Amino acid sequence: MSLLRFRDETLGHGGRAVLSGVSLTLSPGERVVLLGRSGAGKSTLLAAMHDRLRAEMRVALVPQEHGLVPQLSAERNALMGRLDDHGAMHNLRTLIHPRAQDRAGAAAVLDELGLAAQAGQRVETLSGGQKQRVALARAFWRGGAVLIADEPVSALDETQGAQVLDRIAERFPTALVALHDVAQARAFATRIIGLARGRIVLDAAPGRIDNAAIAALYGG
Ligand SMILES: Nc1ncnc2c1ncn2[C@@H]1O[C@H](COP(=O)(O)OP(=O)(O)OP(=O)(O)O)[C@@H](O)[C@H]1O
Repeated sequence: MSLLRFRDETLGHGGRAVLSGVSLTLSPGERVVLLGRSGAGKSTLLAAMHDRLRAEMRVALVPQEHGLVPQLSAERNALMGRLDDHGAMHNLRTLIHPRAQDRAGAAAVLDELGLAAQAGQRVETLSGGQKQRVALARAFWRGGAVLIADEPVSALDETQGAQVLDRIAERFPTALVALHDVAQARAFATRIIGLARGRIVLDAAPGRIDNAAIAALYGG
């Protein structure tokens, strides 16, 4: 069974192609890392996969720019991960006066991400790495069959980043993640997809890709 299939597709924005000839099949249990230079099309491919998958299953998303509400606390932002499970009245109540069990759940994911002390703090007062972890907490609280995350550890130090990637692997059966750290990509991925020149130029298990092939994604 596959989760998703692209067959020779062209992906882009407003009629402008960014990636052409995209063919790939995603299976449950894969941890796919997208690598490529800035502008290679990683976000474009993640967005296309998100559009396709969300119609079929529960997907948690960590966008590159986080999409947080700066005036609200870390806790309220985390709680937003489940807003589309309910109607408008329930959501209003959740954001004004969350239920104890929701607060406890959000507190647990914030704690898991090292943000217990920041739960009540407005997101606009947090550091870049803390904001990034709030976006992850929102995705963790949401849960789902698949996580799609665009550079989810770019603002974290190496140790913290590796810990967060471990947590992602524990929490989500399948993950699609753009990263720029090749060592992190190798450690996390079951499959690496490399983008260059508007195409998928690499698609294999990390053990089958040598460093020169990865370096070539970033050269020239
Ligand atoms: N919303 C958009 N509308 C129009 N063009 C876009 C949009 N988003 C991205 N692009 C263009 O698509 C191309 C690929 O961008 P994309 O964000 O997918 O690359 P990326 O590999 O994720 O880059 P980065 O590592 O810098 O985030 C770029 O030329 C970019 O200008």
